[in-house]
Amino acid sequence: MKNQNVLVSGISFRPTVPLPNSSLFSLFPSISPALVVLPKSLKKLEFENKATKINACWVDSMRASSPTRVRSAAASLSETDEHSSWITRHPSALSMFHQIVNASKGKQIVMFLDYDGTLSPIVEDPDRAVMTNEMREAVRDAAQCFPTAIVTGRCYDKVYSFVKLADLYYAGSHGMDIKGPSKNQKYKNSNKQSVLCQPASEFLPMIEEVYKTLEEKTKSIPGVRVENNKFCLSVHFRCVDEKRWGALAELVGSVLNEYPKLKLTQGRKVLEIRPTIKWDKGRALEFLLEALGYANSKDVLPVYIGDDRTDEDAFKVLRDRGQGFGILVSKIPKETNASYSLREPAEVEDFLRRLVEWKRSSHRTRMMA
Ligand SMILES: O=P(O)(O)OC[C@H]1O[C@H](O[C@H]2O[C@H](CO)[C@@H](O)[C@H](O)[C@H]2O)[C@H](O)[C@@H](O)[C@@H]1O
Repeated sequence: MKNQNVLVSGISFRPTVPLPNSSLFSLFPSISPALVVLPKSLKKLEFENKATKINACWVDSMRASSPTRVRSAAASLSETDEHSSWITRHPSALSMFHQIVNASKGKQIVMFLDYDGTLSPIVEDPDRAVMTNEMREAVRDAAQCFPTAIVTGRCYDKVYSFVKLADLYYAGSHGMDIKGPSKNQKYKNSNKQSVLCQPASEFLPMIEEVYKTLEEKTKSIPGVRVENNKFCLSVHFRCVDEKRWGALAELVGSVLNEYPKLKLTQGRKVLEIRPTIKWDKGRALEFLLEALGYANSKDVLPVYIGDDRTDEDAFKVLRDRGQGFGILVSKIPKETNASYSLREPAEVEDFLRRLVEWKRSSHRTRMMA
């Protein structure tokens, strides 16, 4: 691949590194190599090489909420005091709306939205976590005003089937499958978007193998659901009797012992199995900012809204860059790198609607001046 600029979804990229292997093209013969571009940050892509050890701590961690619930050191602090102290540190993004939009003056807002627990409420059956038409409308309107990306642990196909909006960017499989709007008229309004980055493509056969093994082995534990998210897997224990969580953690650990290139992380009542590459939602956010031309720009205000431990990687990137805001969706105090909070998806919808109204009215004011 030559080091020349290529145009993908209206964005100009300069490929900086050759692709790590050609398997991507054998797996996706329809993808032109010119459309698959790796970010500068991929040059540094490394393996963590961490063996997954399952022990009693995992079960404690499975009991904790995600991200971890804040427990006050001062035993005397009541839950109400604890909550108000947390809200002082992470105020509602709705009550701080004016401060947020003031901070965006002269800057391009870029929206990053997690899916489960952020755009759709948490439900027992992962296949039923649909989003309301009202939320879809709010996201569609936001995407008309600002570049908008969905960043999720779900696989691309699944999340697209829920969101159904072609003009967005999607970072599925915890950011390991990034796609953007297709320029090809034929594919407009379809899920045939352009592939922008797939840093874990070589893991596809391994993930498929582990999926089959886990499906078979977990049959003995009622309520377990193994979800294939293409570049990663989710082992759901929301419907498993708590007494069997230890056995499940052990079983998953024993399978993963055979795969040192995979690691285990945790979300909301779910064990997540992922390649050990240093890639997460934070790296996906950086990739998308770079792809949109804002890698070193001071004129951008990224806003990331998410509810889960895996979203913390993105909140931390924003905090470290000193740029933009993370907004945690949670009703209870949790340890977080986010600056602000929202209580539930309904508040996320309100926040998006207010942003759109503000953007449209400031546009009208400019036109009239
Ligand atoms: O990154 P996200 O968009 O938040 O996706 C994370 C995981 O979300 C889904 O699981 C969660 O939501 C389910 C439906 O509400 C719920 O049943 C489950 O307990 C939650 O963990 C999804 O099913 C997973 O694949 C994602 O990794």
